[in-house]
Amino acid sequence: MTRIVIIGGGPAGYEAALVAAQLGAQVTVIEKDGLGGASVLTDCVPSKTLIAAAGAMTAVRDSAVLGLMGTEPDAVGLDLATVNHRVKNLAMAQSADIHARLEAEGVRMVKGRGRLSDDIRGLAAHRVEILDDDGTVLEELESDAVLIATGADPRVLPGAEPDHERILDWRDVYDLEEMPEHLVVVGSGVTGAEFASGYLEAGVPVTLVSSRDRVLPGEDSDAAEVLEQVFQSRGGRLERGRAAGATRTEKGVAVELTDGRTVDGSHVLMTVGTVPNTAGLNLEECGVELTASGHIVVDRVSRTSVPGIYAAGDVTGIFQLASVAAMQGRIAMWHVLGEAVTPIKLKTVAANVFTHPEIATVGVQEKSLPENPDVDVVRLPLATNARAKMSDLRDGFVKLYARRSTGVIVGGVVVAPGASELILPIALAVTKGLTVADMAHTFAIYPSLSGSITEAGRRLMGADDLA
Ligand SMILES: Cc1cc2nc3c(=O)[nH]c(=O)nc-3n(C[C@H](O)[C@H](O)[C@H](O)COP(=O)(O)OP(=O)(O)OC[C@H]3O[C@@H](n4cnc5c(N)ncnc54)[C@H](O)[C@@H]3O)c2cc1C
Ligand SMILES: NC(=O)c1ccc[n+]([C@@H]2O[C@H](COP(=O)([O-])OP(=O)(O)OC[C@H]3O[C@@H](n4cnc5c(N)ncnc54)[C@H](O)[C@@H]3O)[C@@H](O)[C@H]2O)c1
Repeated sequence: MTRIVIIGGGPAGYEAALVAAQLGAQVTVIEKDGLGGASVLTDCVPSKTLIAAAGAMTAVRDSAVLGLMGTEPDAVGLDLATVNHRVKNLAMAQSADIHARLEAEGVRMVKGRGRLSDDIRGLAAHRVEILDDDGTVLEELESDAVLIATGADPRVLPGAEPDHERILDWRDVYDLEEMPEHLVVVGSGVTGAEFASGYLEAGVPVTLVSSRDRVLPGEDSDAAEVLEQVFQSRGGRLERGRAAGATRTEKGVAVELTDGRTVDGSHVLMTVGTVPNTAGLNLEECGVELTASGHIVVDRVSRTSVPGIYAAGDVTGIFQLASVAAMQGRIAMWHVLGEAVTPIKLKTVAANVFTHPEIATVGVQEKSLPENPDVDVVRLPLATNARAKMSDLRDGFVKLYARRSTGVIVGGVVVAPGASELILPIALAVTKGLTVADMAHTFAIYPSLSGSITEAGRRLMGADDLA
């Protein structure tokens, strides 16, 4: 029986464990905090639960135009204690579900910190130690393959170290007893944009400190522009600048910018990126190659530079998404256990920014257009969609990219409430190589927001050289 040891029980680790157990391997998962990992306990699941509550509040407040009464700002509010209680309960329940599922599949789960302990390089089997919180070695395991799935932690900006009361990272916010009077969010990547949008929707005055020309530098520029407009029209403040530090003041916090200005608030939320959890794993001693940023180098089937040692998820720095982490973990196990395996295909990964409105993307995007001169694009504003008009949705659009020569759909962007659900037909088209004609001939419900996606297909049919 093949022995597999997995270090880290997040999506990369637990999804890998499920595959390995189903294929008959003897599987041990070592996890120091809780099954589900940071994804379930502190990052993805809690933030989306908070955002769901804040979004519900906005939906009510925005409904006066539809004829709803009782939508005045003073009449609608969020009870933070209830929200935080719900967030934590939901995370714990999901972690317990994952634990039960792994147990049912016969996976051994051990609480502790794992680290490689090979004393000789190049052997077929590997050794892994399990340590308790004090660093005492509890057990040593021998394994035919090891998966490193230890994730990433918030990056700390020197001079703005979290005190976890007023200077916060995103894992602290669920312990707040009162809504911040004025939240300063530093960093306008996906995490910063989501929290800035979420707290603003929850009724908190928010200033977003963005060191880039626009928020969400990695995303479609039209989408980022819509987001900035909506954020500012709802009273959010954008401050262009780079934070140099954050200090406690009598009234709250002061964020110092590198140009000498300061931004005051009651709390500051630092969202300046992540660092991979590679320290203390003995990776370099065992010959596992790391990138300059400290991520583990892997190929498309999750192999590291050492045979028998695999890595998956945020620790590899490849598309830091729960869905990608899980797929990298599964692929590693299929590879180890001799199943037919398709290397990960990043071109087909769909991603979503859970702001208001949401921004969902897949495949070719505007930044890769210079390398794709054969690609046509169409952009349909949501404001022209009948269903959007009925719900008074004005902000957002659907964008579709297709090859001019073949009509094959290669990418898309949806900016809309619920974009995370609407992107699926485009993701399916990109994955399966469907054409604009396939999209155009598909019946969409009338009236529906997805009608804009089939309409975009029809618009691009005219641009198709083969039409
Ligand atoms: C605020 C926020 C919101 C996000 N929202 C989304 C989203 O909506 N959708 C999405 O797809 N992605 C989202 N992400 C990204 C997603 O959370 C990560 O991509 C995902 O968690 C990666 O999974 P992982 O298994 O690699 O790592 P993790 O989920 O971080 O799990 C790693 C686990 O390893 C454990 N560990 C670390 N070192 C050791 C050790 N030595 N021994 C034992 N255990 C160890 C840790 O305790 C942790 O439990 C979000 C990220 C953030 C920060
Ligand atoms: N919905 C989702 O799927 C989701 C949600 C959150 C995070 N994530 C993923 O997690 C990963 C981490 O995201 P993130 O947003 O935490 O990190 P990030 O690295 O993507 O963004 C951090 C931002 O902070 C800025 N920054 C750095 N130092 C600064 C300073 N001193 N002052 C002001 N700004 C500064 C950077 O320019 C950057 O734009 C990403 O890969 C992201 O895709 C995904």
